[in-house]
Amino acid sequence: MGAAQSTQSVAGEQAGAQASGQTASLPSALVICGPSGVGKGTLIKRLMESSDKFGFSCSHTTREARKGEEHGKHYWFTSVEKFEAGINAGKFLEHARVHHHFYGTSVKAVEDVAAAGRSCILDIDVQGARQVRKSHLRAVFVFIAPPSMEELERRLRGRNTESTEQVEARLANAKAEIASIQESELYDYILCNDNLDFAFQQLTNIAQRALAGQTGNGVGSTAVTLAQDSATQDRPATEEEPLIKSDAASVPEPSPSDAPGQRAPEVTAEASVQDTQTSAASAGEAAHGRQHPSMDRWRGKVALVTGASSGIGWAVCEALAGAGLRVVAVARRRDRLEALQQALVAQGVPIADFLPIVCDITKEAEVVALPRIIVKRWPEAGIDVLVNNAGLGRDNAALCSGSTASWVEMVSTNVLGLCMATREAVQDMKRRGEYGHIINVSSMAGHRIANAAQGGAFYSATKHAVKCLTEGLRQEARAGKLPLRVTELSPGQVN
Ligand SMILES: Nc1nc2c(ncn2[C@@H]2O[C@H](COP(=O)(O)OP(=O)(O)O)[C@@H](O)[C@H]2O)c(=O)[nH]1
Ligand SMILES: Nc1ncnc2c1ncn2[C@@H]1O[C@H](COP(=O)(O)OP(=O)(O)O)[C@@H](O)[C@H]1O
Repeated sequence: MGAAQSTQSVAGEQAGAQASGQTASLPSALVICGPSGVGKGTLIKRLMESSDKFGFSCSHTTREARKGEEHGKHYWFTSVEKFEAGINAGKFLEHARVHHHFYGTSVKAVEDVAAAGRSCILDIDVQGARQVRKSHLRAVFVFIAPPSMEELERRLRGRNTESTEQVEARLANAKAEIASIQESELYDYILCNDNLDFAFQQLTNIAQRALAGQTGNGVGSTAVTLAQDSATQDRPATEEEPLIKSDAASVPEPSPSDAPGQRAPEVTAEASVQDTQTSAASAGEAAHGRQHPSMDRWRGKVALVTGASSGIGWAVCEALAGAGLRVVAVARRRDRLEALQQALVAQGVPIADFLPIVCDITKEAEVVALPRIIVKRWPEAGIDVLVNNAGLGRDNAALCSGSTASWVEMVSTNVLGLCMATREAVQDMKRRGEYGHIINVSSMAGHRIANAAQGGAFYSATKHAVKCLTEGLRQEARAGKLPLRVTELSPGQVN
């Protein structure tokens, strides 16, 4: 097995080199992955029918042909012995055992498509995708995700091509396959095949990009889950740790409730919402299982939430995802984002509708990268809703004796981070010609000076700034005739 595997990887490299030698001047190949029954074949068929620029890489398999499948068109059906001989002869670019059978892409299959001047489409499993990623074949990798496991099962059973045991095996494998979207740098895009027409439109756009020679939307390979752009990848590992000082280490992600010494009984009933409408309030209701009908028009829209790893930010993510929005959760701590993802999936949120991004909103390059990462996941989309929630309070901030570092940290996060995120979101909306909603999470401390005697004035000042910035944004938008909705939320203390 070990020998076979090393042969396989060497063969893969060689095959990739050969293939890339021939395809160097050709558009990128398109690698389509996803669990059995998700609709890969259906989407690929439509893509091939819509354009003659693609050619299907006909794989070898040791499984039985299904009714209607043609040898040499859908698969090269072969025996285990012949397949193993092919592996040993280095004939495969990649191969894997899937659902108890061998599947593999031969070098020749890829060469044949290239020789016809076409861009190659590979319908392969996750193991194969990993191998191709390591090969020299230039490719765009797309994972097709199901809207839910229930729907996947419905499609698999509805297709009526497998026995009950085969369906069970495919469903069991599906979980691990879906988990592979966590792998950094494996996929360039994740599509949710919920509505077939919409998924096809998205795939077509991606395919056009691939034909134009772009991989991964032109920004290189990034992880799709816990995505990072090059700017964040360059950051030293230590900076991925929370910047919260040890005195606040038990406090999770910065949030409005982090205000120093803010122990006054500011209950949420005190919270004020300054807005012409109450979308965010409705979202809050959804978090408690009461989905408000007025949220329907936001379904499918993209909401970016900063400070998403705890408290209000976490709850807002749950609420918005529960209401059918696609949620981009931004925070510094990877483990908390992973926990949020798990919580959302457990609540039935399609994994493809959630994009966690490790990002420090005080770092301009990371904030500027956010729209690029989002469009990579959802090519048609952009930021429709921005919830500027990240904010922190620091002890040691008294005006007579406090530390400059505390003040800088508060201004950087509560004010500058909010401004940079707002600017990038508005520019992204402008680019698409579609304006949405900016929601700034301020605090009751933005309406009065909270706990000044305990050094709370500076924090209050930053929240007063948020109030001022919210109104300023509203006036700027009105002057520029931008149909942008601007909201300020002022929660009291939350736990
Ligand atoms: N690694 C690899 N996987 C393949 C290849 N051809 C097909 N597969 C994958 O094998 C799995 C089973 O394919 P198939 O038997 O056609 O069943 P279906 O996906 O349920 O229609 C799917 O995940 C395919 O993407 C190949 O050449 N290499
Ligand atoms: N968006 C969709 N909504 C409903 N059914 C779908 C959708 N996409 C595909 N299907 C159906 O699901 C079944 C599985 O699709 P198929 O293309 O065979 O999946 P795969 O190639 O990924 O195994 C087929 O019966 C197909 O018609």
